[in-house]
Amino acid sequence: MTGHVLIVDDERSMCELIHTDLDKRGITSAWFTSADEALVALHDDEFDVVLTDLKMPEKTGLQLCEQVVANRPDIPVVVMTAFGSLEAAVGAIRAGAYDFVTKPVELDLLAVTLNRAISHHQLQKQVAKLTGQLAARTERGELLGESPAMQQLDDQLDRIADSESSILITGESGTGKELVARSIHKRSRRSQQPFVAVNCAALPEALLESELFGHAKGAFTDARSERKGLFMEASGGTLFLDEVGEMPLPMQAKLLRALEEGKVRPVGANQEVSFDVRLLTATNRDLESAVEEQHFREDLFYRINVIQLHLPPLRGRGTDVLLLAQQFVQQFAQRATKEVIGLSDQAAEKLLSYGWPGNVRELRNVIERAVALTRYERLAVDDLPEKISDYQSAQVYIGGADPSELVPMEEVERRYITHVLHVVGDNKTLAARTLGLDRKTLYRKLKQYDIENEYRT
Ligand SMILES: Nc1ncnc2c1ncn2[C@@H]1O[C@H](COP(=O)(O)OP(=O)(O)OP(=O)(O)O)[C@@H](O)[C@H]1O
Repeated sequence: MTGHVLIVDDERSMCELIHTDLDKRGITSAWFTSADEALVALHDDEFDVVLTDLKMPEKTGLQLCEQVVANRPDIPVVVMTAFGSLEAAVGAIRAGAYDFVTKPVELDLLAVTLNRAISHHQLQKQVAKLTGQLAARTERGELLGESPAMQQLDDQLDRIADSESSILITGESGTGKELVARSIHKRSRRSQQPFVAVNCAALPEALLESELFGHAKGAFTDARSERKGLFMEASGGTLFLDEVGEMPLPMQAKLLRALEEGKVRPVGANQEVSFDVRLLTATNRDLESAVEEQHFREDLFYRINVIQLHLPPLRGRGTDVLLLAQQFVQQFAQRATKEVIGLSDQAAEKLLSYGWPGNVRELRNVIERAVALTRYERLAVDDLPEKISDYQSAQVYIGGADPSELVPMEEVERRYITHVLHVVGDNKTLAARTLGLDRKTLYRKLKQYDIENEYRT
């Protein structure tokens, strides 16, 4: 662990000894022979831990410890006491010291103690940062994320919230498409009116039509009374059609007609009724390919795709994984009235290296389970499912140190494209975007390297 230590001892040789030893262990330090000099340095520089002797001629280590605890409670203080003076050590701990070591100093033991203090401080810093970010979150609706991709999305949401254009939200399953739709509604002029969401994949075709457009009394056997459809229920507000890519073709035609005319005809009714809704749609399918394969109407695609918002997969959002995990820990700990405050460093590392095919939804489920299982204050690696605790991050193998294994550029490209396709679940649009290629170029390369056949077998 790297860290920066402030050493204080009136004996110069002691300072030098510790400084040199820490240096060998990859820990940087600055040393001073008086408490006052150390306090100035603490003000000017960023340290992870203060290591101080207790017995010093002017200001004592105990006084220094008290001052650090009062002014910089986030920085742990480790005190050095003479062997046998346990009372002094207890006094320092009472004054808020993090730990103590006895003199003569055992260097290995000192390094272990300092490393513990350093990781304590770094974790405290991270928690403080996350807590600050969580507070900022409420101002922006529920969408959490500090990564550049999410910040950019957030800006886009502000800009488009008030336009009346249809928006197609794309992204893998569990990336937060519904949350984005709700956020657009909340930020729009329609926010005081209803937000109505429907999952197009969850209903059979016949039901979907009456669900969306309503039905007249007696329109079919079960229709004992008239029913308003979701287009009418969302009147004045926003209608969100999730998994629009799963909508059967005949229903797509009816939807297109309704959107173009601004009117719906309830099933079994003679009259059309006008509606006023803003339409948001979402899909985790590659709709452009669906259009090419004639599973999705091209005209409807252009009608709903006036603005497209893409949600990046969780694995592309860097440390947002930890930010979200921290939020979910707090949420589930509170619900279960358990004293769980965060993640251990090792668990955090595992979460960062895992690929999250189920995205934020998967992370949420993993944390819910871990909070229920854990016996610790911070979630441990053991609390995570095996597929995550045993996960080795995927790599594209391009040869090792043996010259005969090295491959030509074209082969590297072929392997990398295959890898990207695999990671994004064969979604060509997403693969092209990830690779920084246009779709045509990607298709040309797939043909050139015969990847299509290989990948599909
Ligand atoms: N940025 C985020 N901040 C906080 N919570 C999030 C975020 N993104 C997603 N979630 C949470 O993750 C879960 C999945 O999100 P959501 O249902 O919006 O995903 P989706 O992309 O619509 O999924 P699907 O494609 O399966 O419909 C929800 O519980 C949601 O609250």
